[in-house]
Amino acid sequence: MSHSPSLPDRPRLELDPEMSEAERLEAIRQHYRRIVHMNEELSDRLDDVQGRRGDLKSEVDQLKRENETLKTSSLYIASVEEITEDGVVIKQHGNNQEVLTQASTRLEADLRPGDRVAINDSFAVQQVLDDETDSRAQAMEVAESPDVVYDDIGGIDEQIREVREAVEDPLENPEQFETVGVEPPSGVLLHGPPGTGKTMLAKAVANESDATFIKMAGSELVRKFIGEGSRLVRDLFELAAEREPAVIFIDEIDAVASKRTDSKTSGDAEVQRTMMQLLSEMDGFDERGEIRIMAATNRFDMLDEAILRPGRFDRLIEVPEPGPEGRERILEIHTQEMNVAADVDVGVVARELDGYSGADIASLATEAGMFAIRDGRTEVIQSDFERAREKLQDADKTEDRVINYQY
Ligand SMILES: Nc1ncnc2c1ncn2[C@@H]1O[C@H](COP(=O)(O)OP(=O)(O)OP(=O)(O)O)[C@@H](O)[C@H]1O
Repeated sequence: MSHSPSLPDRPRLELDPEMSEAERLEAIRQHYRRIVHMNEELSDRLDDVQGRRGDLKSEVDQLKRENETLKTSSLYIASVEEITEDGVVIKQHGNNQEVLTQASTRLEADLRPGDRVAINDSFAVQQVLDDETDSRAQAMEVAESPDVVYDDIGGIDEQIREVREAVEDPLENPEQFETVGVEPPSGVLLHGPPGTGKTMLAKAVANESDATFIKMAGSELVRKFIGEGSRLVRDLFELAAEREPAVIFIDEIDAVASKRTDSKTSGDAEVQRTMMQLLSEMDGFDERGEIRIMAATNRFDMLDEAILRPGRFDRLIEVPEPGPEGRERILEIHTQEMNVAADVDVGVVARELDGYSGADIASLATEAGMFAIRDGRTEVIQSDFERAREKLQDADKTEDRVINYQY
């Protein structure tokens, strides 16, 4: 905000002892006139400022009201069809109803036909939204062939075997399932603490079965606007159908599939709708051909039973924190490309890493390398790992506790 211009200097009365009586009187008169003049000037300025204050206050009130409406009411999505002298013609998504409505003067100047907007119950335009394709592109990660292979994943061989059986085999040998007369599992749910390799597992299975990997984070499905979450779910399955064979991976599925809460807020209802859409997509899944669906959560206890029924996520695979051997293997994987001194014993390092996840071990290896670089060495030595461990322990102490507690 700009500051008001500085105040004029206060006039000074300068009386010289040499002055005659008449001269003094004249000086005082002049001084009086200057003060009166200044008083008028300041009072004009005060009026101005008060006027501006009034304007700003009504703008603040207006914004507060708009903010309130945005916060309290459900919003719907529509597209701007036309901007006419009588108002804005919009078409509501979902029912394709065309409505002539108004936008606040603040928004109207920015509106263009084709824009996506949020409207309230009475169709008034509340907000201009980002381009739809942008928001979809942001919500999904698509990889034709992700670069993870099973050998990159340590300590969870049994889980790899199960995932291959449930995802890779049905993609590669569908006939085998037909001949034997069994349905492959519909969806595979990986559950376990953060950073244990769940995403890697989904990427590796997509890679090894030459399938497109399509990832969506559950949190992305929890949108502010009615219908947006369900629409993203539809898009996700449509995209998979276009790109099949494909592996859909929904990370943090608990964001849309938590146990029903008692509260009846519109936000909860919207999350429920998104979940229903997901379930209905999964129920109509057989016709979809070569698409496998996987999901991951580290809040298994929170999940709604409905998503675990047969025909939905009916294969559960727990991905636990690695044990001592797993940790050693993971450390080997992450130090493979590093210039590690011949006398470093990875087993000894791994033994000290009780409670470390795969992701923690990956950071430990990087940190150890950083210590070598800081000391101007080209080889990573045993003590670098110890220093890295101390550093990570100090930094993560509180954070770790929170994460572990959640799971
Ligand atoms: N079992 C593992 N073997 C090798 N590296 C691992 C393993 N688990 C985790 N990592 C390392 O940690 C990173 C993160 O792992 P990933 O994203 O697969 O974990 P996640 O279980 O999906 O975690 P989150 O629940 O936080 O999404 C990987 O990129 C990898 O570097």
